[in-house]
Amino acid sequence: MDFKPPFQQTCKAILLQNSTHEALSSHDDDKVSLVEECELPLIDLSHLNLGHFEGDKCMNEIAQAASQWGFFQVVNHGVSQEVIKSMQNEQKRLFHKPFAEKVEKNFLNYRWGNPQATCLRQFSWSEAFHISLTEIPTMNDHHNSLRSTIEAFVKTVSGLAKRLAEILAQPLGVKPIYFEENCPTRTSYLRLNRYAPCPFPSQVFGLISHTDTDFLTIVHQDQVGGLEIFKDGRWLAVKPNPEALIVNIGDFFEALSNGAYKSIKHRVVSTQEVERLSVAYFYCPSYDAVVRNCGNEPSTYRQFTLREYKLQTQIDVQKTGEKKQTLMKNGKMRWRL
Ligand SMILES: C=C1C[C@]23C[C@@]1(O)CC[C@H]2[C@@]12CC[C@H](O)[C@@](C)(C(=O)O1)[C@H]2[C@@H]3C(=O)O
Ligand SMILES: O=C(O)CCC(=O)C(=O)O
Ligand SMILES: [Fe+2]
Repeated sequence: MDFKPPFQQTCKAILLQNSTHEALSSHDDDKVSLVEECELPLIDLSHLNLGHFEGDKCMNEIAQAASQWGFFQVVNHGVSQEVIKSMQNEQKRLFHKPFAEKVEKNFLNYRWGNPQATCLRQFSWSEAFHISLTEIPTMNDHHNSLRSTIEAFVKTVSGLAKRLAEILAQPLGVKPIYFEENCPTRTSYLRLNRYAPCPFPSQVFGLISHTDTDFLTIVHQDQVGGLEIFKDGRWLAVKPNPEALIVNIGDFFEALSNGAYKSIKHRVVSTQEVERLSVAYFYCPSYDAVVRNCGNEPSTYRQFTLREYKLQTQIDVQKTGEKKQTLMKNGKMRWRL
């Protein structure tokens, strides 16, 4: 039984529907072109434990990277290579289940492509399990090894997310207890991504350009590469480092910091030859926690809750095929004032 989603048939159907529009499209995010490679700022987290001087220096580096890049990579993060390897094995096992089974059981919130895509630039040649952490304890005994791998990964990564969020919040004057109060572990998400080899990688993305709906995201990407970030008006390819975890600022930290930290657009390009695996941990508040800037300067962001934000995002994706980080530009609920 085939495990592959019908990516190719879906792309053909989309192309047949609107060939003229596609040919004329000149949007910035449409173009898959050769881009320069960059190394993300590298932060050695072991320095946090080397006493005041080294610790403060390390915290400053983290805040600097969040302001200037919105992305950085960390080593000595506490997730062992063994846990990463077993996560990759579990991902392969899960994704290689028959497609019909993945869809019908809607096991662990399975998603593929983008049902709302009306043109190729809105289509993502990838599949994912978008797992709410509330689901983990309810997983049945069939999935014992998957469950224990997820638990091991989440245990370390959730502590890391909280620690990084607290470090980033310190210079903003956010009260130290904010994340303890508003982000219990169960409100975060784990997304297991698989990017299948794509026969026409120059025409369709693995994951279309987006920003993340959370405070921050912690990603492990394998050695294949393909993640690109939009920095200073151009796309840059992130050099893979399988030893490191990638951290990026999400929309909520941008709002909380009144724009000091940047939630920047990123995307994944497809490859023709091999599959690519990644795992992303989305550090989210509970649904009704209020996200607002807490500093003294006048805020350029409106306060909102995750519930409002998700609702608006869903409406945007349904209407336009894409997440508009821009509830802000012209929507009713602009979060950037
Ligand atoms: C089609 C889409 C689903 C998505 C929003 C998007 O327009 C493009 C990226 C997707 C993504 C990836 C990161 C997060 O998992 C997510 C919640 C987000 O903010 O952007 C998802 C969106 C989703 O799955 O709804
Ligand atoms: O696969 C990656 O490297 C990034 C995935 C991503 O951006 C996401 O899941 O939000
Ligand atoms: Fe993302």
